[in-house]
Amino acid sequence: MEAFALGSNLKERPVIHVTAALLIHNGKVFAAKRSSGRHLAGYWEFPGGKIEANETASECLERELAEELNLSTEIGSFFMKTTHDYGDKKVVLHVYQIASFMGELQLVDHDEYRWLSLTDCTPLKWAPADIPIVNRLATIL
Ligand SMILES: Nc1nc2c([nH]c(=O)n2[C@H]2C[C@H](O)[C@@H](COP(=O)(O)OP(=O)(O)OP(=O)(O)O)O2)c(=O)[nH]1
Repeated sequence: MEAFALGSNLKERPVIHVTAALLIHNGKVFAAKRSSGRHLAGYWEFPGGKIEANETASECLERELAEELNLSTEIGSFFMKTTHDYGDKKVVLHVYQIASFMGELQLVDHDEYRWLSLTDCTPLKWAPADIPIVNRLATIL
């Protein structure tokens, strides 16, 4: 009976590996608001997306920034990794700085975007996995 109760709590939850980009321009970092109908709708995040099979994190970011923002990018250095358990899934965020970017920015997937100074970041409703990233932005902004 005890064993059954323990076993029934061991739910299989997917672990999703996701990339996120720190695009910085004039001392401000780019963030976007997730659109309605998606997981974490209305929360602010750094652009990126799920790493597909046979894709490196850098390849994923390059692809996602082209798809989501219409930007050509050169991926820079690794910044940090954060993990958050959303209950139904666990997200591992691989965060990179963007060395350079070009193109005319277009929002494809998000409701809104902003270029944020450190103080602009504080009041926003961030995706929970992003909070450790925001807390470490002072090292690069
Ligand atoms: N892209 C991105 N996703 C994040 C961040 N923080 C965070 O918790 N997530 C979560 C939200 C989603 O559950 C998951 C990424 O999903 P996504 O919907 O952006 O990825 P995707 O574009 O590849 O997915 P899809 O909608 O095409 O299926 O990671 C973040 O800063 N950036």
